[in-house]
Amino acid sequence: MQPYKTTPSPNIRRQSIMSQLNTPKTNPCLSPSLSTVSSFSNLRRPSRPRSASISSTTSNNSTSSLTSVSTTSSTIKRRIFSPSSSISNAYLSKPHQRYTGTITVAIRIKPITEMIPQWTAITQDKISHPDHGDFKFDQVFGPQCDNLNIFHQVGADLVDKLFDGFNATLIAYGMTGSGKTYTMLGEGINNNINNNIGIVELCGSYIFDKTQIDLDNKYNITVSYLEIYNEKIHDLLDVVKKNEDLKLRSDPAQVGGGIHVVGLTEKRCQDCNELMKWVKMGELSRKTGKTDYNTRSSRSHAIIQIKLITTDSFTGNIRSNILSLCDLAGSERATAQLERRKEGAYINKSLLALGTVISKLSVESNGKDNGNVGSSSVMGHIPYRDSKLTRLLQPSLSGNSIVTTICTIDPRREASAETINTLRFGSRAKNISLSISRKSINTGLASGNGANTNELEKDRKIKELANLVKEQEHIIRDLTQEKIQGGGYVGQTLPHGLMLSRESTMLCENDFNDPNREFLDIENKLLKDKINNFEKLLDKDSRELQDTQVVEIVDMLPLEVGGLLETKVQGLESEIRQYKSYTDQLEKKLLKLQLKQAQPLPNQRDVSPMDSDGISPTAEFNLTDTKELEDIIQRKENKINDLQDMLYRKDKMIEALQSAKRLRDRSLNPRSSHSDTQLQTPTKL
Ligand SMILES: Nc1ncnc2c1ncn2[C@@H]1O[C@H](COP(=O)(O)OP(=O)(O)OP(=O)(O)O)[C@@H](O)[C@H]1O
Repeated sequence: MQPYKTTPSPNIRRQSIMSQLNTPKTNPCLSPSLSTVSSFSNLRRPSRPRSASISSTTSNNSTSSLTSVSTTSSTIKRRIFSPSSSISNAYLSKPHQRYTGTITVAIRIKPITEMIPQWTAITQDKISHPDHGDFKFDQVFGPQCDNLNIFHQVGADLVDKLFDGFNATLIAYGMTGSGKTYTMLGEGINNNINNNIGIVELCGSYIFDKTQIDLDNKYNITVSYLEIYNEKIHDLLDVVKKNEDLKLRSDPAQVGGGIHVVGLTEKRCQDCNELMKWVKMGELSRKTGKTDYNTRSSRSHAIIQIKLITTDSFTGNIRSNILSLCDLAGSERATAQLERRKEGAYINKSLLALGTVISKLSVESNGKDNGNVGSSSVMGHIPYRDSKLTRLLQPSLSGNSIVTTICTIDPRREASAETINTLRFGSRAKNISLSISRKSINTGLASGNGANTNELEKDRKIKELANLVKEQEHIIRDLTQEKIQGGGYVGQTLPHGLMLSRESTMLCENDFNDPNREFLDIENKLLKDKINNFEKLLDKDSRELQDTQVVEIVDMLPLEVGGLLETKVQGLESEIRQYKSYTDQLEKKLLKLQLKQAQPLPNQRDVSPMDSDGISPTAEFNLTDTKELEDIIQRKENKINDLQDMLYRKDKMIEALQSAKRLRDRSLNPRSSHSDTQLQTPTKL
C-alpha cells in the first residue's frame, strides 16, 4: 500500500479513499526498516477491516478524495476532503438499520529514536511477545504512520456511520506519553504548530465537508468539551464555571443514549474552524502537568462530543447523532510529586474501572459467542458506576454507539509493563461485540428524543414568542387607535399578559385630534351598557338557581363535605331559633299596637308605662290636640310598617336557612332525600 503523505500527491487527491483502502497493499505504517527487529513477513494491507460487519447487504463505506488547502494561517497546510460524487454516493445511499460487530481496536506505536526492542514481533494486525503471547487487533499502526493515515483507517469510517444514523465513539487509550493527545489533537494544538493535525480536526473537516455537499438535508452541528479531573466533571467550554463539578443524570431520551451531563455547554459551529476554535479554547482549560514520561501530560480524561442534527429538507424529519472523541489520561506508575500522585491515583483508579468494565463485557461477549447468553456465569454485573469515566462511557459501551479504540504504546523497554497492560486492554476490548441499531428518525415536533425535543422546543418557543410580540404589537396599535382615556387600562393585564404602561395610555390620552373620537366614545358607552346588562342577567340567573339544581350539585359533592355542612347548619339552626323567638316578640308587639289602634282613645287612668320602643302611650293620651294625635297614629303606623318589613326579611332569612338545612340533609343522605326537592314553606311566624 502506498504511504499516505502529509501533503498528498495530486493523483491521491482525486483518487477515492475507499478504492485505496480496498486495494490490498503493503501497510505504509510498518516500514521495512523495522524488519530487522520485528517480523514483517506477510505484511499486506488487509482488504478492509475487519471485525465489524453490516447486517444489510448494501455496503458503502467512505469514498472521499483528498485535497490540500491553506487555512487562514498560511503556515499551516490543512487537508480536508473535497466534495466528490463518490462521497455523496457513499452516505446518501440507503443507510443500514443495524450495525453488528465488535469494538474496533487499533494499536499505534510511538516512534522512538532508539531501536524497538527485540522482544516484539509486529505484523499488520498482531503483536507477539515471547512471554505474553500474541495480541490480535484490527490494525497495528507502525511508527511511520501519521494522523491522516490513522484517520483514513478508523476515523472516516466512524464519521460515515454517524451520517448513516449511528452514534460513534473513538477512544484513545495508553500510558502517559505514548501519544494519545498527539493522535487526537495533533502536534502542538496549543501553540499552533499543527504540523500533524489530529483525528478530531480531521473528523470535523470531514463532517463539515459532507454536510456541504448534501442538498437533501440541513445540518446543525454543536460541540461540547468536558474533562474528568480527580473524579470531577468540568465544562471546558465554560470559562466562568470551568471548575464546577457537573452532575450526571440518567436520561434514556438523550442522543448519546442515557447519560446526561447536566448544564454542559454546547456550542453551535458553522464550520470546522469554529469547531476547532472551541476545542482549542477547551484545551487551554484542560489540566496538564509534567510527568516522568511527558512534559505536558494530560491529567484528565477529556471527551469532545460533536453532535450532528440532521433535518430532512423534504419531510422535516430530524435525527441527532453524536460522535464522541475521548482522549483519556495516561496510566502511570507512582511518582514522587504529591500533586501528580494524587492525580495519578484518580487516573489509575478510573482506568482500572474502565479495564474491569471492558474485561466483564469481553467475558460476556465471549459467553454470547459460545451460546451462553443468559447464563449467570457470563451475565454478571457491569460496574459502570465505579467511576465517572465508565459512567460517561456507559451508553457507548453498552450498545448505543459504534466504538473504536486506538491504543497507543511506547515501545521502549522501560515502558514494557505498561505496554503489555495496554495490549491486554486492547485485545479484551476487541472481544466486545456490538449490536447497534440506527437512531430512529424523529418526525418533526413530535420528537421523542430529548436533545431533539430541546432543539425543537426552543425553535417552537422562539416562533411562539415572535408571534406573541406581533400580536402584542397589534394590540398596542389597536389600543392606541381606540384612544384609551384616563388611564383606565393602566396596569391591567391585557391578552397574553401584556401590561399597558402609563406611557402608552398617555400617548392615547394626549391625542385629541382624532376625528373618530366621538364615535368611539359612543361605541364605548354602548359596550359599557351591554356589560351592565349582562351583569344583571348573570345576577338574576344566579338568584334563580333552582333548589333542584343545587341538589344535583350537592349530589356530586364528596361525602366529607356533608360533615362540614352539618357543623355549619347546626350553627344556622341555632340562629334560626334566636330569630324565631325575636320575631315572636315582634309579632306580639305588633298585635298589641294594632289592638290599641283599633280601640277608642283611652283616658288617663289607662295610661301604660313607656313602651320599650321609646314611644310613651301616656304622652299621647294626655294630648288633646288632634293634629298631634294624628302624628302619633302616623308614627305608630310607620312603626308597624317597619316591623312588618322586618318580619318579611326575617321570613326570608329563615327560608334561606331552612334551604341550607335541606342541603345539609341531602348531602349527608343524598339518595333518600332525592324525592324531597320541593321548597318547604317557611315556618309561619
Ligand atoms: N506518533 C508520534 N509521532 C511523533 N511524536 C509523538 C507521537 N506520539 C507522541 N509524540 C510526542 O510524544 C509526546 C507525548 O505525547 P502525548 O502528549 O500525545 O502523550 P499522551 O499519551 O497524551 O500522554 P499523557 O497521557 O501524559 O497526556 C509529545 O511531545 C508528542 O508530540
